[in-house]
Amino acid sequence: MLLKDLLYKVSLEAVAGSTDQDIRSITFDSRRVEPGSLFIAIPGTQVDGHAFIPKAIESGASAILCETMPEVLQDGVTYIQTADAARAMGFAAANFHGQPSSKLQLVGVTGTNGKTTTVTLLFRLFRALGHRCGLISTVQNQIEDEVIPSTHTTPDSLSLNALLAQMVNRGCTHVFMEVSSHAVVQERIAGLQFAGGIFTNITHDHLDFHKTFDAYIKAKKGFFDQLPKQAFALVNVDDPRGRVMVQNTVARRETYSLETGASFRGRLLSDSIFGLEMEIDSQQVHFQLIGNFNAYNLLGVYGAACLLGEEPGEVLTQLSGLQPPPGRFEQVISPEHIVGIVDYAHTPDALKNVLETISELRQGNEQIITVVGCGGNRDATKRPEMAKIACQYADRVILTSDNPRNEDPLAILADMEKGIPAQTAAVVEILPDRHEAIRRAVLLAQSHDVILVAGKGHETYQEVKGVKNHFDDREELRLAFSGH
Ligand SMILES: CC(=O)N[C@H]1[C@@H](OP(=O)(O)OP(=O)(O)OC[C@H]2O[C@@H](n3ccc(=O)[nH]c3=O)[C@H](O)[C@@H]2O)O[C@H](CO)[C@@H](O)[C@@H]1O[C@H](C)C(=O)N[C@@H](C)C(=O)N[C@H](CCC(=O)O)C(=O)O
Ligand SMILES: Nc1ncnc2c1ncn2[C@@H]1O[C@H](COP(=O)(O)OP(=O)(O)OP(=O)(O)O)[C@@H](O)[C@H]1O
Ligand SMILES: N[C@H](CCC[C@H](N)C(=O)O)C(=O)O
Ligand SMILES: [Mg+2]
Repeated sequence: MLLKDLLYKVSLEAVAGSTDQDIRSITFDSRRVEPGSLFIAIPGTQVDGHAFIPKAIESGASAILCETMPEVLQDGVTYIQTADAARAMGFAAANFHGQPSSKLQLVGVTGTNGKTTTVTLLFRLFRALGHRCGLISTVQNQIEDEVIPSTHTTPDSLSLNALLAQMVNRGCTHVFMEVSSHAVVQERIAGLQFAGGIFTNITHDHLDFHKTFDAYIKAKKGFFDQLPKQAFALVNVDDPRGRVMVQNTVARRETYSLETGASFRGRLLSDSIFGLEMEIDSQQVHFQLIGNFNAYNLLGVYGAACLLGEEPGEVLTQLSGLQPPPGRFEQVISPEHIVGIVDYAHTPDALKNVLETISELRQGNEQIITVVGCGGNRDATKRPEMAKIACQYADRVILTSDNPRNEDPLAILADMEKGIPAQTAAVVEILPDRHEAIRRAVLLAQSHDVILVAGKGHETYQEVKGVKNHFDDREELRLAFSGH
């Protein structure tokens, strides 16, 4: 593609050299430059991409898009200056791949919890309704039946547009994607044309990255601020920040609620280990998902499907048959009827919700045993909170490791320990090895007790110092239950 066509809608500050040359590939990583590449220099969280401009040219880059022009410009290379290289990359990526988002009904979902559940339900629902669909999520990306492993909740704009283009080529009409707060701030979604956006909720997470809760709210709101006029902005107004999210959007505002008047109003009638009973638009429906927080996810999905033009009755019929995504309240039952639950609760709010659900489902005096850890190189302020919540709801708590990354597992556990209430009735143990922690929980459990293994859900690895070692909570429970 000609460089000048690639720069359509990119706001330019200065250009040195010809924009009539053919660009064969685009990259923001100097290690991936090929002859004829456009290299985009992005100031990152670890290093500044501008430092790699010489390396990119050495590897054959014929054009450079950057925020600061190098002092010495090389002959034969075109330099383009822009105020925000990450944002410029979003538009260039969309141009390079033929604006795939404009050929799709693209729906983005943001919020602290419930994004994966919501997009996965939407993907499965729209397939059941007869549409060809794409999915972009934390657990996996998917084009119809083909599963493509995912590395991020929201991919970078180049990978994202390449994936969307593949979806268009495969005849997809609808794509459901998660929009993380990191993605908004890092402009991974710049240049995309959304048909709609959904806000689930906002609670404590990612303060390592956003620094303050206000900045985190602003990041999520940024998604709705950039929706186009013809899109819908569907928000959960039972969340105190629901209305703030859509304060400045030009998109059509729509709401959903379990408590108050809204465009989509639902009522939770009952929840049990067999699922949820809800009333939606005066219809009583049974759903397979467990946990009252899922009533919100289901209502958001219902609202979005109606806004996309689907017939409400048919939506409810199909939705009622759907299962949750992997690692979300996933049950592994032992031959002695010990109930293992693997859940991706890795935020204080999610942990509280899951433990509340388990407590409410308790029928007699079964024990609740919780195995939980917190990720390394991630928000440290949630660590004591999560330990505190575990102690409030469980009879026994085993604090352990969850992706220590480059931190000392014992230091993470020491942060968690600070949250153990002085007067807690819970018996707390600390076992840094997650394998040992799960075995210990199984050893302590008796028939009908519940073991919640929280934080990793679908993950199949434990990340230590840059290495991902195979680890799967569900597999660990199964092995421990079978005495191996
Ligand atoms: C903290 C964070 O979000 N980092 C993301 C960011 O990288 P960065 O800014 O740290 O990059 P950097 O290492 O400083 O490098 C700066 C620039 O120099 C370039 N470079 C670097 C070295 C070199 O030799 N040559 C070169 O050109 C890099 O390619 C980059 O363009 O931009 C990269 C490209 O998009 C991302 O892969 C990377 O995600 C890292 C791996 C990550 O762990 N991110 C997590 C926190 C994340 O994004 N999570 C969210 C939300 C999770 C959720 O709640 O669901 C997600 O959407 O997944
Ligand atoms: N609507 C909800 N409100 C509160 N908690 C929820 C909700 N939906 C799911 N959860 C809890 O949060 C956990 C994560 O859910 P899910 O994977 O759908 O969220 P996510 O927003 O995609 O998370 P991530 O930011 O890590 O991608 C679930 O395992 C469950 O414990
Ligand atoms: N998307 C989240 C997932 C956290 C999952 C948990 N297992 C951890 O590693 O902290 C993050 O990257 O912060
Ligand atoms: Mg997710």
